[in-house]
Amino acid sequence: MASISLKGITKNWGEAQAVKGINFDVKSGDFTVLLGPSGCGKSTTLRLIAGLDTPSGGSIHIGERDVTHLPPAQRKIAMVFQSYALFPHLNVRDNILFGVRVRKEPSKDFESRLKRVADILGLSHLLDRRPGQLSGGQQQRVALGRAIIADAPVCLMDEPLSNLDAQLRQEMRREIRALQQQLNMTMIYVTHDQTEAMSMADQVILLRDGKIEQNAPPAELYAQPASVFAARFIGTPPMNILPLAAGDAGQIIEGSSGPVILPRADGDAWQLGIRPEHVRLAERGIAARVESIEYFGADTIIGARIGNAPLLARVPGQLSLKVGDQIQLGWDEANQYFFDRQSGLRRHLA
Ligand SMILES: Nc1ncnc2c1ncn2[C@@H]1O[C@H](COP(=O)(O)OP(=O)(O)OP(=O)(O)O)[C@@H](O)[C@H]1O
Repeated sequence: MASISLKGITKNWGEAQAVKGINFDVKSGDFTVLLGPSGCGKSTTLRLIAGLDTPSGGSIHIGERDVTHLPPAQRKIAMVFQSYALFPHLNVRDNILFGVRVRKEPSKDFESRLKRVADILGLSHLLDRRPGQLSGGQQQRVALGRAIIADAPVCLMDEPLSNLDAQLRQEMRREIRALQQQLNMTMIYVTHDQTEAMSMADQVILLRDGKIEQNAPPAELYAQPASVFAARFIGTPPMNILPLAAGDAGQIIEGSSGPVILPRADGDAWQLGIRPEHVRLAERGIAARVESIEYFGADTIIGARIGNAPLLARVPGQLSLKVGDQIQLGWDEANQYFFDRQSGLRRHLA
């Protein structure tokens, strides 16, 4: 198995800089997700690690080896793309074996390796079919099979599930995570889907405009977001960000462990963040007007407005509320976050 280390990596495309000097380490056997919005540099970073593109600056190590200038074939990496990149004219068996054959690996144990991989992925009965005769999920498994038969210590995946429907995506998430753990692969996985990142990763690297916004395990990213950007990228619906006017200071709202007093705002320099799942209906809280109600079975999302500020609350069960109702909202002090209005960075207020 192998660790991965990126130091000061940049990538320029002409005038534009897609990756702006990023540093991170991936521990051997860990599942790391590169997460971020479209165009933030996720795929470019992955392609640099794979050797499909060359960095403009910085270095990449896999294990002890400096691979910055090595061609892809010498990096001992398996890669799975969004498109699966299967050959339509080859059957499943030949698609899976393609890479090991091209690399001219000794052929004596091909059959036993193929059998093992097909068993793991539930493809044994499909080996003679062509990709066109398979479902999306089965094609995805063939692409995975091709990656894991290589026995490469590092596996890179770029949005491998985006062509699948929601239910299959959930199933495949669990399968990929289980496989990665079973085979103890070092995995770097690109996605823009925060639920994928949260449910699969040991480490999430959140990218924004070619830079790392935050690098943390999922639970820390959720509980300790470094900025408004990180806070709103994780969680469904995203964290509410409320502007606080100086006059809000000292306002008392109800928390389960006693009243919450909003701290003094220095001018309008900061904002209050509160996650929808932490907002409750209260007896004595902040007055709000109901603007929308969405019922999801297990919970209901109330769209409300406090003064001019919109706020979403996710509360359990079904409610007998209607649009236009006046309600009171509260939350616990421990669940409040404060952010600098200018920089968007988290501030810890005494
Ligand atoms: N071959 C290229 N030539 C020029 N610019 C490129 C090239 N590849 C990527 N870029 C630019 O680099 C930036 C980062 O692109 P990248 O594909 O890494 O983003 P991403 O985060 O993977 O986005 P997405 O989720 O949409 O795939 C974008 O502005 C993109 O337009």
